[in-house]
Amino acid sequence: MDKPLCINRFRYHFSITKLVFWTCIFLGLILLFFLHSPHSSSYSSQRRFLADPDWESRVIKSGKPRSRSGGLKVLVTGAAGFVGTHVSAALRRRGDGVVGLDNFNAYYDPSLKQARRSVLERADVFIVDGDINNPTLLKKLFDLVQFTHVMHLAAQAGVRYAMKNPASYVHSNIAGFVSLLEACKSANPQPAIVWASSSSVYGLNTKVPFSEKDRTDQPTSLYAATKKAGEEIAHTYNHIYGLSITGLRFFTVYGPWGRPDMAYFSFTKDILKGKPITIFEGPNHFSVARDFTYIDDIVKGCLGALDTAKKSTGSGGVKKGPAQLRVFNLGNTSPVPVSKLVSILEKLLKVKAKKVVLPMPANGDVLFTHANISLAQRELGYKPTTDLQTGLKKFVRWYLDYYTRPGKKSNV
Ligand SMILES: O=C(O)[C@H]1O[C@H](OP(=O)(O)OP(=O)(O)OC[C@H]2O[C@@H](n3ccc(=O)[nH]c3=O)[C@H](O)[C@@H]2O)[C@H](O)[C@@H](O)[C@@H]1O
Repeated sequence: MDKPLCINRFRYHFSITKLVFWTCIFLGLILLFFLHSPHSSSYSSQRRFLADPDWESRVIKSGKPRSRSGGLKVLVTGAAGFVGTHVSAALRRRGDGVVGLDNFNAYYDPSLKQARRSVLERADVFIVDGDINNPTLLKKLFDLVQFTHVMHLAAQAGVRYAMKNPASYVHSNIAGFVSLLEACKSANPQPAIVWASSSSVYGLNTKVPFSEKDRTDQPTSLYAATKKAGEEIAHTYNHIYGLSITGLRFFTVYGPWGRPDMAYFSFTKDILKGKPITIFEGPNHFSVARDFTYIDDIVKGCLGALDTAKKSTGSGGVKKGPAQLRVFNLGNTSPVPVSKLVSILEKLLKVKAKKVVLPMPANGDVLFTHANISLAQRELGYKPTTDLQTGLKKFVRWYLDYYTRPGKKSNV
């Protein structure tokens, strides 16, 4: 009788130990997930910054224009992003006050974002580590600096990734945009807003070149749908609260400090590694083409939009009169087939690409983009001057320097 009881006790203790063990593992995993989730890390960094007495003075200093009279005071969201870094640096160079805001999420290599942050720190631009979805943080920033303008570039980018992580597009491009507009509408004075829409809103439109008057009600990706929703949301906040809002439809922007998820960047990386690259083609071997636009041209367009933006008309959240509402194409007016992009890269890198040509899957891509820029030319003085060959040469020079610099983790 003794023996089975002993065995039963042993089994009982063993299963309790097992239960405790697996509960600990489970709780540990939940804790790890929480600590590493982008929201919690940006939340804790926001708390850290808010508790830091230097934080406020750094924001105030960064937001101050160099000259006492004139000069914009701009909040740049997505400042550690590709376009955000270039626009922030250009504004600071000409003497405007610039405060950056970025959540440093891990959509692509965050170390590239940190490197861009270092570039901006050297240019005297402070980037706040925080999320546009945090109303307390936004209010604090508007209390510290009376921003005249907001350059809103924070977004979940990428056309094809929307199939993998749809929620991130809704979170950043819709909820985040509304959160930012709420802060702008309540600010006193209300800033004028310039924000990044996308050429992808043209979707299945076949009328070329794409003009702002063409239809944009047939998006082919969730990404495009969220940008189109942003344009409608902009209309609402302009209509109800008198916010001055300008949307810029960027056409496949490329250049130094670019985004690793984009084709020109990932092709460069894979060609140098000797890895195959996939080139999508349309039905009947249709060559997929993009109106690739060089970053310096886009920056000029952004500055033109900020400089021509009229003031918002509301105050204390109440509209006082009609306000400006605009949308512009910022493209290059010169579409180039993706196969040509690859052959330019091959020449610049002096390496033959291992090309795999595949029919374009149903991934949200459109077959071609082509901007009509006459409206931006007329209203913003926008005039792109960089062709793809010249722009890619500058990109490749940056890429080789950045990824082979001593002390830099190699990407090549
Ligand atoms: O202009 C825009 O509105 C959009 O431009 C780019 O989107 P996309 O034009 O798709 O740029 P890439 O991802 O660099 O793709 C460029 C071209 O290369 C093609 N591609 C891409 C990847 C690949 O492996 N193979 C390939 O052939 C795509 O089909 C596309 O035609 C950006 O990623 C979007 O965030 C932006 O809003």
